[in-house]
Amino acid sequence: MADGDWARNAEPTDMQNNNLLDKVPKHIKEKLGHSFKNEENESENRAATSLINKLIRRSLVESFHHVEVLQSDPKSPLYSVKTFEELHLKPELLKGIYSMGFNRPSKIQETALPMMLAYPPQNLIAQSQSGTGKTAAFVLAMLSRVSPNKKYPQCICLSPTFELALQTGEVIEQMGKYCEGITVAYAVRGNRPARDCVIESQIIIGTPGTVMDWCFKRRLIDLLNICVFVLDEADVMIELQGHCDHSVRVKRAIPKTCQMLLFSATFEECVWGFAERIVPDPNIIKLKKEELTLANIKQFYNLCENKEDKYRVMCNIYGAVTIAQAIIFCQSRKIASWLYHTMCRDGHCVAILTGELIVTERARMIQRFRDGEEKVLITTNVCARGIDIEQVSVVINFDLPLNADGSIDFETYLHRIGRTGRFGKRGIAFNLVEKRCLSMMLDIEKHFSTKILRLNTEDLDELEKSCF
Ligand SMILES: Nc1ncnc2c1ncn2[C@@H]1O[C@H](COP(=O)(O)OP(=O)(O)OP(=O)(O)O)[C@@H](O)[C@H]1O
Repeated sequence: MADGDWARNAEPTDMQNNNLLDKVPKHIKEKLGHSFKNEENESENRAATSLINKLIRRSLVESFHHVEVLQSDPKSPLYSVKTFEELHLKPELLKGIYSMGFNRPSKIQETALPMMLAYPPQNLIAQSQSGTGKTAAFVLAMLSRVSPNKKYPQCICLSPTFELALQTGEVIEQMGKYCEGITVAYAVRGNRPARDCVIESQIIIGTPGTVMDWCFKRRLIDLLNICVFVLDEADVMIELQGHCDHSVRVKRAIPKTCQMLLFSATFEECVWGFAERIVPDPNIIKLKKEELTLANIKQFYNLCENKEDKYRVMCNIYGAVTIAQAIIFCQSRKIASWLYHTMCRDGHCVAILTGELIVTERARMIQRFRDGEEKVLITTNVCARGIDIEQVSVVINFDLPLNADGSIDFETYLHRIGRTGRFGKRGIAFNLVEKRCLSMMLDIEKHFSTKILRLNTEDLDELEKSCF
């Protein structure tokens, strides 16, 4: 099936649906619990909810047989001609990859890995769409480069947030579980090794401030033998003053010969310039502008009067949204907190994750959501990037992401909606838009040359026609 056709095709019959359901892995079905039963919806706005319900159920079901199709479509970012074996990875890494259920590399993995593993080591600045396996690519590079017998830091990977650093660390541990002797140290807030300790782990993953602290203030890390330096979500690391200063300071203290790897789904032109200045002689993998949109995510918007009206619309679609798992993005901690308390007051079971929580709470919240304990997570841009939770099939922008000057933040929009539709799965994004912000929706459509359908609850027949 060609990209974009999925939502227009006829609704599968019950029998087809049941056959497709067989393909949904058991662990996902368990996490989603009741959601696959064909229940009548109890919500007030039954017609709208039932349509959204259909859409979400369909996207969930189709997700699990779509990846194979995409991996053989040359136009897809998941396409590859090579196998993992042909990428000359160590046998213990191949074992790790296959144990994670990967069959074939994605385009970014197939292209970037030979560059990253070449001798002499080459620098790389790489861009690829959200959820296409960039993390796995640079994790494989780090695991391939370290010497397990040498008990000192050899790779540093910087992430913009606490949650992302933990997640990347887990990927390193999972992928490297057959590589004996390799360990990971987490340089994140709340983790305080003893004062006289010297880090022996070969791979350090952390946020820029804490890594800097460990290197220069607490002198826990010897930077002399660092041979790979990764900046994940590199554009935001460069753009955010604090992150940039800390990252550059660490980078200056590591050997000049160290391999530098910069990854992100988005790089604004001004960021490319800076990236190329700090990374000597890099290989570059860059997306064309038209490749930036996420074809597997169906986008909608709903016009609302104000915050209260947005809340009403949200409650209307809530029943459908909790078929799977959903992330709701708010522009500020204040709105996130208001939404959380209002939803709890009205009896909804939701989680909240914002930067003001203490780190143990943040770690607990994201884990609970990952485990499916809560189906809905209310958050801010702190979870906009990198967070990878397979069963998230809906993203709701309670507020559109804005820059400090009030203009639309296109990059964050793309990262936020990219929390769904991971690795070729289907996803749905809803934007709740105040009338005065309608022009921003049109700006997004134009910027990404994409179509965002109005979820007009007054004319559902029309909407249904355009969706299926
Ligand atoms: N070759 C592969 N085969 C199957 N699944 C894969 C493969 N590579 C990665 N994945 C899975 O795809 C999902 C997305 O991968 P990953 O998080 O690396 O994407 P990303 O490009 O870093 O995304 P983002 O831009 O959001 O940070 C993960 O769940 C990962 O386990």
